[in-house]
Amino acid sequence: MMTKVVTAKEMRALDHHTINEVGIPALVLMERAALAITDHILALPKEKRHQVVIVVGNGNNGGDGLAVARLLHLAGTPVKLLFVMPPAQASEENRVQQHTCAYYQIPATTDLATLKDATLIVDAIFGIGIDREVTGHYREVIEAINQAPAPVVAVDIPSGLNTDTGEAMGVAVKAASTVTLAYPKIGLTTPDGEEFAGRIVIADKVGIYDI
Ligand SMILES: NC(=O)C1=CN([C@@H]2O[C@H](COP(=O)(O)OP(=O)(O)OC[C@H]3O[C@@H](n4cnc5c(N)ncnc54)[C@H](O)[C@@H]3O)[C@@H](O)[C@H]2O)[C@@H](O)CC1
Ligand SMILES: [K+]
Repeated sequence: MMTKVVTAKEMRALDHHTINEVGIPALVLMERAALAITDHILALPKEKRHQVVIVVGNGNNGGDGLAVARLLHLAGTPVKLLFVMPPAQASEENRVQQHTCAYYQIPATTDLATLKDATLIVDAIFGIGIDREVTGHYREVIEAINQAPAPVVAVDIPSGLNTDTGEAMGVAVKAASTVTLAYPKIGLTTPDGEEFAGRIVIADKVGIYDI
């Protein structure tokens, strides 16, 4: 059977339906996404998990990353948060996840130098919400991730990749693997997208999609 692939617009419509019509809260979907990403990371060789650095954006992709940080921390994995921007003006779900990370005193920084200490980097900057070229500090952060020696696990789609075309929007994260949520995004199936995404893992239990 061919796996269904979706555009950003289709994925947003599915999420909207699940949250608003079916009534499954966004935080439940986020937790299911985070559980799948955490399982993927915990199945990697132990030496990759000596120091996980999770790079966190201000939207729900960042919220997924923060939830993964909590789950890894509770599983005994050393984890640090690297906030791209000071963690203000974040989405509602992102703020909830920030609170739980603060409760567990998970170390956090905005200093890019922390990427050098990582044995694994989790890219949770942008997901399907990317809608313009990557510039300024975001660009610097993505370049620093790509220069760091550690392999990268991307959440949903490598940050900077256009969800629909698979082209870099100025710059994009080069991942070793990508855990894509619910359905593969169409951009991941293009030659450019495949190159940035690395191994694609489909987290197919994130939502209950009946349409
Ligand atoms: N909606 C849902 O139900 C679910 C969403 N999930 C996650 O949520 C993600 C989508 O979250 P969001 O819609 O919050 O968006 P993102 O987290 O992808 O993006 C964050 C924000 O970045 C801003 N942005 C876009 N392009 C930019 C650029 N070039 N430079 C600077 N800022 C830029 C946008 O304004 C956007 O609000 C998915 O990819 C997935 O990871 C998961 O939690 C599962 C459930
Ligand atoms: K990402």
